[in-house]
Amino acid sequence: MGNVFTRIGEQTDGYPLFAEEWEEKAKEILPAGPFGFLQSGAGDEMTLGQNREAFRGYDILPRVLRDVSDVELNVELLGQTLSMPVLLAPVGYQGIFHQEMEIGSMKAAAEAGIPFAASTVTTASLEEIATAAPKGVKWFQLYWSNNHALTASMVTRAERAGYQAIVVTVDTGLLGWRKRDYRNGYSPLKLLEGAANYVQDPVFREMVPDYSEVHIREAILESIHHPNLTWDDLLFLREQTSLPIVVKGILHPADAKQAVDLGFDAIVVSNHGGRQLDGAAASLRALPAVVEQVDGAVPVLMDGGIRCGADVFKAIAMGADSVLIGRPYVYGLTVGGQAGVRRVIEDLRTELQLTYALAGVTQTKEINKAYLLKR
Ligand SMILES: Cc1cc2nc3c(=O)[nH]c(=O)nc-3n(C[C@H](O)[C@H](O)[C@H](O)COP(=O)(O)O)c2cc1C
Ligand SMILES: CCCCCCC(=O)C(=O)O
Repeated sequence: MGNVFTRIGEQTDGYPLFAEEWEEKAKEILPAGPFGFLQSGAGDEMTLGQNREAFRGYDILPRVLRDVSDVELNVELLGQTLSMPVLLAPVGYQGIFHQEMEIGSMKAAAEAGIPFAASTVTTASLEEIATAAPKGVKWFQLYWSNNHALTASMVTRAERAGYQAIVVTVDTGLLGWRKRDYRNGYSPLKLLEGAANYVQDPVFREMVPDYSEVHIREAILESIHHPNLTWDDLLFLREQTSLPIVVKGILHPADAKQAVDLGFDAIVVSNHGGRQLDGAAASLRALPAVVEQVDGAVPVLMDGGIRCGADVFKAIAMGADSVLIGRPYVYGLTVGGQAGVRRVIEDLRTELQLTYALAGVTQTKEINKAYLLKR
């Protein structure tokens, strides 16, 4: 707890402190197109709003007079030790937010001892990201390709580059109806900012022999849209790798059951940050039924709307083993590159440490539903 106490009386150095301030600062920096892409949700943004609202539906019910002088945030997840139960979620196209791209985020995560999940549609290639922080814990998020050979090739590359898990995202068969991107006439999917993993892939090269920008873009779009994907296809993925496979984008307990029954290794309860199906349940609200269904068979993670230490605590109390943050760290990247991401992570850590202590717990495994009061 030392570092927490030493900050008393310190003055902020000009970096934002509140999640909203990071967002405002990012808005000042970015053109309307990239900012809208980052901040917005699908449709009328009901799910985006509900992801935050759900946290307001619960209060923490703290316990007192327990010795909390030694708070331990470490958790074990899929064979790795995390310095706290927080991961950086896969967010594509980071080059549109800052020139350090995913490299800045990866390095900040590695310094902090938490995993970075690299998207399929990164600006830096998966190999460049891995080389930037060889000791960091890294997961590779896979966007399914309609071409099985391309999917297999990306997984093999990730394995070779030292990634420790594959995250397959299953809520993006088609892109959500992103009204703000439409209004701005902007989408990075139409640019080459997310093309690195494709253009460096030997299978993709065969698919686009002339290598013109137009054909690269078309091939990526065609490859990434996969409305015909089913659980049977995912079994193909299971055969491709011995790495743990994390299924991201589950809300329904029946799908969670399917993932467990088919031998997948972890689940992320997620609605893609409210960017896909508008009207879908808030992740926090969907979480308990999934946790009940899974019943400890595999770790259950969640993301969507986590903005502060209390949010992390509430998600864990509802049964999450760890949480992921998306937009908050990308606002940090936009404002200050690696240093900005580092600040977002470390402020969250400070807050989380205090939240544990003031709620009367010293370890993540002590947190349960009894620490929450429904409003
Ligand atoms: C700009 C942006 C790009 C994203 N790109 C991806 C992606 O490439 N792959 C993926 O699985 N999820 C992607 N996501 C979803 C995040 O992984 C995560 O589920 C979501 O951001 C969590 O919600 P939060 O932003 O409220 O923390 C993206 C989210 C944002 C905001
Ligand atoms: C068909 C899905 C493409 C998604 C691209 C990036 C992403 O996940 C997001 O914008 O959200």
